This record gives sequence, C-alpha cells and structure tokens, in this order.
Amino acid sequence: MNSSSAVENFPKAAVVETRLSGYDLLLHPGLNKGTAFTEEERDTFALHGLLPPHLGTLEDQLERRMKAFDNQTSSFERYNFMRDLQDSNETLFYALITRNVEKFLPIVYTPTVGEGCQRFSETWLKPRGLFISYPNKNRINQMLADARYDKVRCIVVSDGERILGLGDQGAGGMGIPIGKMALYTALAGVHPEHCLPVLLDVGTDNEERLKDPIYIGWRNKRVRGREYDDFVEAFVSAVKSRWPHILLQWEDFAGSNASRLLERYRDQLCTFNDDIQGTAAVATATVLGAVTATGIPMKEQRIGFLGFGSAGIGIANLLLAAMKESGLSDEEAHKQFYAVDRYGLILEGQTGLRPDQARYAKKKSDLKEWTLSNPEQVSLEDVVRNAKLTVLIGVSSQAGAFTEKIVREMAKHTDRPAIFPLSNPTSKSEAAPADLMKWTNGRALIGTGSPFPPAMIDGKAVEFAQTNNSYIFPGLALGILTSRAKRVSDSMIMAAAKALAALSPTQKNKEASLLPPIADSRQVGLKVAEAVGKQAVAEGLSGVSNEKSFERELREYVWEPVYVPYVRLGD
Ligand SMILES: O=C([O-])CC(=O)C(=O)O
Ligand SMILES: [Mg+2]
Repeated sequence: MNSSSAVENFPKAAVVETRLSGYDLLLHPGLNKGTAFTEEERDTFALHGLLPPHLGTLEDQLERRMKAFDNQTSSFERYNFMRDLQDSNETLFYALITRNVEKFLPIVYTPTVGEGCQRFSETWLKPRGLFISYPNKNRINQMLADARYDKVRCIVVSDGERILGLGDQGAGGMGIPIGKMALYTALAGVHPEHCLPVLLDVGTDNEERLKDPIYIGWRNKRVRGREYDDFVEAFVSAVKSRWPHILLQWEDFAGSNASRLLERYRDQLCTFNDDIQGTAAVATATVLGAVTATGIPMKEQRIGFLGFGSAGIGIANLLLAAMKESGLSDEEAHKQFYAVDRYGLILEGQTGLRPDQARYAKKKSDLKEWTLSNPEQVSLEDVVRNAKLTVLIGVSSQAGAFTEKIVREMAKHTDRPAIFPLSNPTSKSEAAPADLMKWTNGRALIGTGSPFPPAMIDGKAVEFAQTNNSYIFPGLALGILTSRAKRVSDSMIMAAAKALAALSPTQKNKEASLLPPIADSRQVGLKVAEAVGKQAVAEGLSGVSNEKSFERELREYVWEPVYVPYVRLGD
C-alpha cells in the first residue's frame, strides 16, 4: 500500500509534564513506563525501590509481554491479559497491538471481546470509563465534572442491549466501548486521554445476568419508554454542556433505539452510530470491491439482505446512494434491493414495518413471474432463485443461515457470487467462508464480520475480507476530530466508504481479497480520516479554515505509543 502523507509525518515526540510521583505515577496507566523510567526520572519522581533495578526499554518490555501473552492458554485469558496491561501501561499496550495488529485485534476486539462482555463481572477490577447507571440519573453532571476528563474529546457509548449478535449483556456491555476506543488509538492514533468509554446502565432483561450472584450491573429490568428517553436526554445534554465539541459514537443499541436516537441527535451534536453508519460504510466499500472484481456495474447488482434491522437498513441506504451515483433514479435503485427479515421477504402492507424498512418493501405484483414455495412467506431461498441475486448480505445473527442449498442456488445464476456473512461474533456468522468456497467451487467473493483464517483452495491460501466497521470508525473519528467537524453528514460516511474501496486489493488484482489486510489497518485509518476531514471541509461542516489547515492538524495530531521524557511540575 502507498503510505499517505499523513503516515510519513508522525508528530515529533513531546515532553510530558506531570505533578505525580512515586506510587501515583506508577499507578497511572497513561503515564506508567514501568522499568523504562530512566535513572534520572527515578531520581526526579521518587521511584527508586518501587521499580526493580533493571533499566529497560520499550523494546525489551515488548519482548517480555509477548512471551507472557503467548503463555496464556485461552482467548479469554489473552483478553484479560490485555485488559490488565491496558489498565497498567497504555503505551506498552498500544505498542504491542500496533506491532502485530493481526494477532491482537481478535483478542482486544471481535470476536473475543464478546466473551469479555458475557463474563465481564468475573473480571472487572479497575476503573476505566464511566458507568452511568439509572439510579445515578441526577448525578450525571457531577460524574462528568471530574478534572480527569478535562481533555476528553470523544465518547463511545452503549446501553449494552445488543452486544454484537449476543444480545443483552447489561453492564457487561462496557467491554464494547472499551474495545472500540482501544481501536481509536491503536488504528487511528487518537490520544488515549481524549477517549471516554461510557456504559449507560438502564438494567438488563437478560435473566441469566439478573440471577447471577456476581453480576456487577444494576440488578433491575431494563428501563424503557419515556423514562429511558429522559435518561438518554439527561446524558446527552450533560455531555454537551461539559464538552460542547464532543464526538459521540453510539454502539450496540438495540434496533429501534439505535436509529431513533441517531435521528434525534444527529443535528444536535457531532455524532454517528457505528452499527448503522460504520457498518454501512465498510459493507459498501466491500461491495464496491466486488464490483471491481466482477466487472458487473453497480447499477446491475441485485442485492439481498438477510436481517433488516438498523444495520441492514443502514447498509441498504448507503448502497442505494451508490446506485444512484451510478445513474439510477431513486425508484430504479430501490428495485435492486431485496430485504428478507424474520417473516420472509418484506412485502408492502406487512404490519409492524418501520418507515425505513417499508421503503424497501416489494409489491406482490413485483413477484408475478416468481415461482414460490410459499407465497405467504417468501423465503431467502425463493428470493435468491427468482431475483438472481449477485450480492447476499447477512446481518441476521442467525448462525448458518446461508445454507449449502441457498449458496449453490446463488452460484447457478452468477459467476462470482458476493456473499457477506457479517454477523458477529464468529459463533453467529451466517456461514463459514471455507464452506462458501466449497459450495461455489471457489468462485465466491467473501466478506465476513468476524475474522476467519485463510482457506486452502487448490493449494493456495485465500484470504477473506473482514467486513468489520473497524476499517471505518477509527479513521472516521480521527477525521472528525482533526477537521473539528461540527456534524457527521451522510457524505462524510460515503467519503469513508470510498476511501476504503480505493484501497481494495481488487483494484490491482481481481482475484485478491476485497479489502486490504488487517495488518494495514493503521494506514487505512489515516486514509479514511483524510477523506472524511476533506469532505467535512468541503461541506462547510469543519471548524478549520481550509483543507491545508486540516491536513496540518491531522499530521500533528496522531499519537504514537512511544515513551517520551517526563518533567516534574512544581506542587
Ligand atoms: O464490533 C464489531 O465487531 C462490529 C460491530 O459493531 C457489531 O457487530 O456490533
Ligand atoms: Mg457494534
């Protein structure tokens, strides 16, 4: 991959000034350097005796941590090991991840973070982020006021109700904002001090958690309706008054809340929903990669969805915009989409449809020529056969829903079926990529939500695109922060998608993976940030005066995990 101008010009190391010394300094995860404190710093900060005598370097600490990591025996142990390191020494934590993104991402993030949320109560030990629980609803301002949060510029917030495809995890959902913000820093160089993970604890409807004697959340059924809305409103308004320019990312809210809250707040502050917009951008980039690989123009792609909640709708809306850019009218573009949800193909007149789902409903008359096994409930298999889908997207959390029969049927009608089982974690994937390759004789173009190992096809290792919003949200956040954007527009999301699509290896080789390797995620983050910031400037949504100032801010901002010298501030 070409390195970008932003990558070449990482900022010069700065000196850190601190009042802390002794234990307090070593217990501060943002400042602790462990054995890498120099002899002089040990004098200045009263560290002799608290540290073993060895004068270390980041490099030998990395070697030691890597060894210790490799001695862990399960993914869950590895997750806890990394969480513990993050809470002890952030520089070392991020240095370790950035040295080998492919190795550490599946631990600190999807899929292992899913188990981290399910078993959060077993492991919670140290403060990180803020739990804002319903009984504390009148104390939100007070909780945010702590001087420790003065430098906060971005928040990832969840209410824990739809954690990946694992459903309601209550307060354990905190693992997700923590994991997402770890990627802000690891993949886009956002300063850890600028990040605040937040969990809104409004209770849980997960009976297992409620009955679990060690559950650490608020032991109550979920607060809903008016009370829920008022609580979220109290949170958002407290956040706005504490940090007027904050970036607020919504994560893993359940279906209708996700889109409702986004609509309510997107014109009030700088905010986006990662499951709707981040997932839409990465899916669109992957489809654009498939367009390049197949040579079938966007406007001729026939796209089916299994699962049509907030994520499915978000993806469809962005792909629809891409279809319209390729020359179709709104009506023509809608015809290219087939949305299958719980009750089969979404049809006009179906009860309980949300307006944004109804826009994609088919008329019964559209299906006149179709042969159907059950006209009352049109199955995915019927859709694949009759509509001759070229792209199939799964956001259903139904493991194995892309069956051999469905996939073989799809492969009859198109040379290179593009199949994207996007549900997370791995246990919820609609299909395993090795099976998809087998059932299509190696013709499928594949994108998965969770990481999967490469498959051996005709003696060659084939890599699968990880169509995860981790390619988007870190760079999106960096672009927003450094362009000082006031709002997040649909065009900024589209700019992110196109920046990623431009990096698709299919640009050079039609047989290659649809997305760049995970190992390149940090360069991708910077490219996405550049595109997003430029779009914000072009739309007049940015707080910097022009593109040049934005580029300078981007270059100067990016944080790198290296140790810098410390200077003691007077008391
Ligand atoms: O966290 C991930 O891996 C992607 C995502 O947003 C989700 O599945 O909710
Ligand atoms: Mg999510």
